Amino acid sequence: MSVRAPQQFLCKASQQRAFFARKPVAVRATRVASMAQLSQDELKQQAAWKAVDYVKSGMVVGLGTGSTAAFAVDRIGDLLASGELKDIVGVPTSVRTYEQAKGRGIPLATLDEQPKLDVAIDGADEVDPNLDVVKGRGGALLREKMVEMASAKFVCIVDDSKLVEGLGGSKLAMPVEIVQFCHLYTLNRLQALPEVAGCVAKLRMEGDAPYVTDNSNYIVDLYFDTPIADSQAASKAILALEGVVDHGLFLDMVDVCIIAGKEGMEVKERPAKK
Ligand SMILES: O=C[C@H](O)[C@H](O)[C@H](O)COP(=O)(O)O
Repeated sequence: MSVRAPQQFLCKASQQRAFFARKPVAVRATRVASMAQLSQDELKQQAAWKAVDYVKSGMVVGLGTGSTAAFAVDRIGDLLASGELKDIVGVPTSVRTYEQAKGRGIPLATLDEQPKLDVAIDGADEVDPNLDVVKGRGGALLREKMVEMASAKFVCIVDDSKLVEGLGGSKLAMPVEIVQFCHLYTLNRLQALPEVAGCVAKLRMEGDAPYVTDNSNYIVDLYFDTPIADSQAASKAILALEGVVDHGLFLDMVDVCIIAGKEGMEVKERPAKK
């Protein structure tokens, strides 16, 4: 996908500046001096609250999963309760988010009932300079991908610890959701794929038993020493394995990424698809 030249650079955070300078994607930035004092959780909250500005009364909204998205769900609940937002329908991306949103009084629907969403707000585990992201360390990747693909706009919210030069670069897990049937067979085939050469595949565990997703599947986490060389090729190769349901590479999906760091907040936008 072609990307537009940077329009404004106002934030001085060196890590963020280096990140944005490498790839030509439109950036709006605000320097908020007081953010220097904020904890990581408070930075997540700042990003989440900013994302909720994209939510207008009457919208159908995808509700993400994870510690960052949870701040957005709470905020939407608060704005509904105060009457600042009206007639919102939320589509949750996990059982956890369903429970949280229900508890906050947000009217909910499924994709069966609301197949077209106006906006989805969700966190990410890694964000690269092209706004491609890794998601699913919380195990919700399949429902997240379904809901976010159905949304006219996907707003991704992170603190700046999630920025990487290339996907897989954090050395933390890149999750793949697989069926339970012969899961070791699928795990071994994943690890042997040339497109993810060198990765180590591990079945995600919860105590002594395999972790089970909301969809009754297992997760295999892929660990990389160096970033994935070609994430599009990796995506295709992983999806081609019969036992694979989906993976945590969310490529060409994020429309807006809100990044909160101690030296400010940045809003990075992917130009609209033609
Ligand atoms: O399955 C989990 C989701 O993809 C989360 O959005 C992702 O793991 C980020 O979570 P957090 O905001 O807690 O870092």
